[in-house]
Amino acid sequence: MIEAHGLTKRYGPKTAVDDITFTVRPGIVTGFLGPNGAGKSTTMRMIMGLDRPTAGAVTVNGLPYSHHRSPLTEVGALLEARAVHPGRSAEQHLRVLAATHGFPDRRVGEVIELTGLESVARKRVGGFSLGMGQRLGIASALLGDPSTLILDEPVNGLDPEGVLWVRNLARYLASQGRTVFLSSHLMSEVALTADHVIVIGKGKILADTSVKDFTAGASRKTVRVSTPGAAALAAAIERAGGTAVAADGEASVGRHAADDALAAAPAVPGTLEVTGLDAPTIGELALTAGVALHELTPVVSTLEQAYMELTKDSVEYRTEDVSHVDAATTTTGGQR
Ligand SMILES: Nc1ncnc2c1ncn2[C@@H]1O[C@H](COP(=O)(O)OP(=O)(O)OP(=O)(O)O)[C@@H](O)[C@H]1O
Repeated sequence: MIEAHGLTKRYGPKTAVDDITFTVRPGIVTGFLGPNGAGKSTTMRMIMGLDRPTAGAVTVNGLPYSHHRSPLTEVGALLEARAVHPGRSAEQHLRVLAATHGFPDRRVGEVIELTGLESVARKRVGGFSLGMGQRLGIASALLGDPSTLILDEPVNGLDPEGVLWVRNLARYLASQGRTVFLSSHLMSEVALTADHVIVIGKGKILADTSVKDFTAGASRKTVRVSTPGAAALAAAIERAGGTAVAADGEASVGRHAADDALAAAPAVPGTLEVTGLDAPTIGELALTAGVALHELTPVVSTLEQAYMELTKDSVEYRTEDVSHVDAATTTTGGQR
């Protein structure tokens, strides 16, 4: 169990983590999600006692990390690539770690088996692929048989097989009753691995919810409607309790705009994004209003789009990639 209360970290004028309070429970996988620079690594470092909070506190199994007499039996972490002597074999590396911390030697064999490192355990770590290095990092984290695991971007750079392996291992460890807290910047990955998700942006918590609820909220449906009588249809939609917004995102065709436009030009052509009404209802409204329909398409926004929408104001460095910017600024233009 990880409990943070009012956790804050400032680096000079920069507030990396801004007064966050959350609980990471045992027996489930909790995803920690946020764009680059959101504060995930800083939070994880504070949990591990590697960074001192400017304010607030965080405990693991009831105590700050540094107050545990044997912290590695409480919490194991995979943070950024750790220093491993490249000339040592994986097995030697784990043996040294085990000896340093007083863990039984047999645990080395157990974690090698658990992380699928048997075939390379005697090879020099210096020649390891990223995936093997990641497995070794996880083996090291598991050495103390900790009840809490913190994995910072564990699937970064892994091939599909490695990603699947991390996913299954995280779920297996949680099924044993452990607390598993893993960070990612990919909502789709977290949705497949985690039961619960905490979303952070610019150091603040934006969502703390079950993946199931996040997914249900994400599949908010809109209907795309193209019509030569956009203003008239928008007015009818608003009267029926729906919301119509111009699909180009430039002009809102809300109630008043629609009424004004309707008075001025009842046959304004355009495309609307409609929420709150389903496609058949919109079709019937169009019929009653005497407006032709050129397109009537139900649109479901993806999980990734819902996440982008949630974090769009928290993205620290925007890329020039136009498709990325589009995706980050529109939710209603979902996939068909
Ligand atoms: N030692 C430091 N000194 C100054 N600023 C820092 C330091 N560490 C982190 N920051 C800043 O704090 C903010 C949060 O950084 P952090 O690394 O925790 O984010 P993150 O969510 O882990 O992002 P990423 O996915 O890019 O690692 C960023 O703006 C970062 O530049």
